[in-house]
This record gives sequence, C-alpha cells and structure tokens, in this order.
Amino acid sequence: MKIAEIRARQVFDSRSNPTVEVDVILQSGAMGRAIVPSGASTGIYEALELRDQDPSRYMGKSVFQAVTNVKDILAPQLIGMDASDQRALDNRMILLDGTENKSRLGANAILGISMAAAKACANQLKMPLYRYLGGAQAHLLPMPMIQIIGGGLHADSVIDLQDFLVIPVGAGSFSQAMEMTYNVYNATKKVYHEHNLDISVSDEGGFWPRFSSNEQAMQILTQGIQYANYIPGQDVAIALDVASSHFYKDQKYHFAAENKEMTTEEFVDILESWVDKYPIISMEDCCAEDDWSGWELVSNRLGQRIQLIGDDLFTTNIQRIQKGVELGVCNSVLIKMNQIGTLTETLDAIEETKKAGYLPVVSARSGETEDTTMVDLCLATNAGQIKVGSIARSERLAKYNELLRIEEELGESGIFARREVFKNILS
Ligand SMILES: C=C(OP(=O)(O)O)C(=O)O
Ligand SMILES: [Mg+2]
Repeated sequence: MKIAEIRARQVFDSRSNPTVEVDVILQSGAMGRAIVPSGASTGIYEALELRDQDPSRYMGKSVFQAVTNVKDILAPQLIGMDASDQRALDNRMILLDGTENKSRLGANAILGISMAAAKACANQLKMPLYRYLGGAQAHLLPMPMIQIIGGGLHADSVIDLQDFLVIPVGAGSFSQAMEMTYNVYNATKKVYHEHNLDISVSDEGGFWPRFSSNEQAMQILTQGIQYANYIPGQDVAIALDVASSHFYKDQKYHFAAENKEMTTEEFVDILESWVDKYPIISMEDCCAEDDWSGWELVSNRLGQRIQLIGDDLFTTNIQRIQKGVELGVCNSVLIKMNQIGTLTETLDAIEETKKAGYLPVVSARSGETEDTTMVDLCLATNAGQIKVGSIARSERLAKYNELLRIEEELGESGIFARREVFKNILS
C-alpha cells in the first residue's frame, strides 16, 4: 500500500471558515480523502491549527500555508511509504514537524494526511474504515450525546455554558436514540414557542439561547424532555459542556450573562446544585484547563454521581490524561483528533483512557464538514460514546446518518452501548 501521490487544497467548514482537505493516492490507484475539522472553543494545550494570519484574505483564516506544507514539505518525504504502517507514517510527520504542538507544519496539515492515508488503505481493501482500523472486534454502536441548545462561544456568549445536550439513556438501539432525540428536539422547539422565545440556531445547530441565565436553559431542556413524554433522567438525561476555560480569569469563574463572579468553591457549589435539581448525568470542562485543584474538588464532589469529561483539560494528549488519572480528576476523556494532530496519537489516547478505567467520548468540532472519519474512529475503538452536536445540520447528520448505515450493516453483530456504558464510573 505504498503512497504514490498526495494532494491538498483549501475547502470550507460549517462556519464557512477555510480548512484543509487532503487526498492520499496509493500505487494501486486507491484514494483516501479527508477534511480536517476546526474548533472555536479551543484549549490552550491543543496542537496548533496553522492559519495564514493575513488580514487581506479570509480575515486571516486561510490555510494556504498548511496546504503548501502538505504538498511541498510532507508529501515528498512520504511518497513511497507504506500507508498501512500508520504509526510509522505519523511518526515521520511528527519528526518532520519537530515541535511539541505541531506548530511548524500545522496539525491541520499533518492530520489531513494521517486520516486520508487510513482511508486510502480501507478503500484499497474494500473495507469500511472502522473495520480496517478496528479489525474483527469493532462492533459497539455509541450512545450519542446530542446538543439541543448551544451557548458559550458557539452563540456569541449570550449565556456562558456552551452545550445543553441530551443522552437518551433509555434507548435500546442507536436508531431509537435518534428517534428519541428527534422528539426532544422538536418538543423543545414547542417549549420555546410557548415561552415566546424566538427560534434560531447556534454554531452546531442547537437552539439559540434566548435566556438571561444559564439555569433557564436547563429548565427549558428538562421541560422539552417532559413535553416529548419522556421521564427526565430515566429515559433521557441531560449533559452539559460547561466549557469553563473561557470564563475563568484571575482565579475566578465569571458568568457574564448573569453578572456574577465566583471562587472555584462557589462555582463548584453551583454545579453541584444543578446536579441536585436537574437530570444531569454528564458534565464536561467543569473547571478550567489549568485549574487542577478545582478539578480535584469537583471530582471529589461529583465523580461518583455523574460522568466528568475533560476536554480542554486533556486535549487528547496522553501526558495530560496521565496527569489527570494520577490526580484522580474526571472519569472520562473527550477525544478530538485535531487536538493532538495524528490518528496514531488519538488511538494511543483512547487506549490510555480505557486502561485507566476512564470513558472515552469521541467528539466532533464546532466547525465540521461532510467528513465522517470520527464515526469510524468511534466504532473501531468501541469507544461507546459519541458527541457530534445537534441533529439539525448536515455536517452533523453526515455522522449520524453514517452511524445509521453502520447499524444496518452490522446487523446482529452490532451492539448498542445503552446506559450500561456508564456502569464502571457511576455508583
Ligand atoms: C466541540 C466543542 O467545541 P469546539 O470544537 O468549538 O472546541 C467542545 O468544546 O466540546
Ligand atoms: Mg468541550
């Protein structure tokens, strides 16, 4: 499966921002194509997404240099390599870049090749990508975590929290999870109408937060679950992405929407009160990416009650995951390929997560495309959970629809994660 050619170009993501697309072509003629996603609420420890910073073009956001790096720097060094030796390929790119955070060549350049190479191999073998990456053991259809209301940096910070999501814990299959989510999404729309709240959507397609407080979004969402005739917590539970790194300054948490400033202790008290009041089963980025002591506090208080996911905290980085495990913070890790920049390092991060008894949640970015590699990654590793955004935008539905196809394709051998996915972490 020797690489014959690598092409790259600038295309666009769901926020209409430029991003990198790469084609890897093997000597057999088999081709893999991948598009790299892009975050808005990025963590400071993420691998670097190279943007041209030229204000005269695409407001500084073009990725022409990353595309050039693929074509002129990486491709000549990779042509002739065996694309099926993913680790060797990724290591070669890491060495060619030579920095800690892939800032010379760009994680977007490197990841584009990394993903496209795997896809080319799967295509040559006429195999689904999840089967190529995961082998005979790939079988677990993930429990989805789906955004109904979007806030934070995905909605001009109208409210501070970023994601108000549902987990259809009562679902018996992936397709049933989709149906239940559809019902809650549309019931929530009714709740909006009833409260005379205008409908529009935020970056990932969840409803725009027409609220003056963060808690009101939880009230509306709980109502949405009830309006859809589900029992909150039992049929459909709530998950939050607090994404607090973006409102943590000078050792304080700031709710701009509520004009409120809190110490870590006060903030954790509020998070705990929400878990008492609402059917919350999962919270992401409760504390900021550098507030390790805050994370220890929240983990002691809530770690036996709900899933605690580190996103900005871990950035899919094995060293940061290991530190978290040593300190006993969180019990779950959000997995985003472009936070670390190669498929191999992502697979290593998932393995490390599982080894520690933590739960991996494979996640999209707020800037997405038709690329569905993350779905294959989730299936290949039997990760058990997936977070894609809402069910109301095509770049998200590309992933959900692919999962529906895989559910059909696997038939009897496909097992849906169900609520049991949480059994090792919740008492
Ligand atoms: C998907 C997320 O947002 P972004 O891609 O903007 O980091 C997230 O924070 O989990
Ligand atoms: Mg997050």
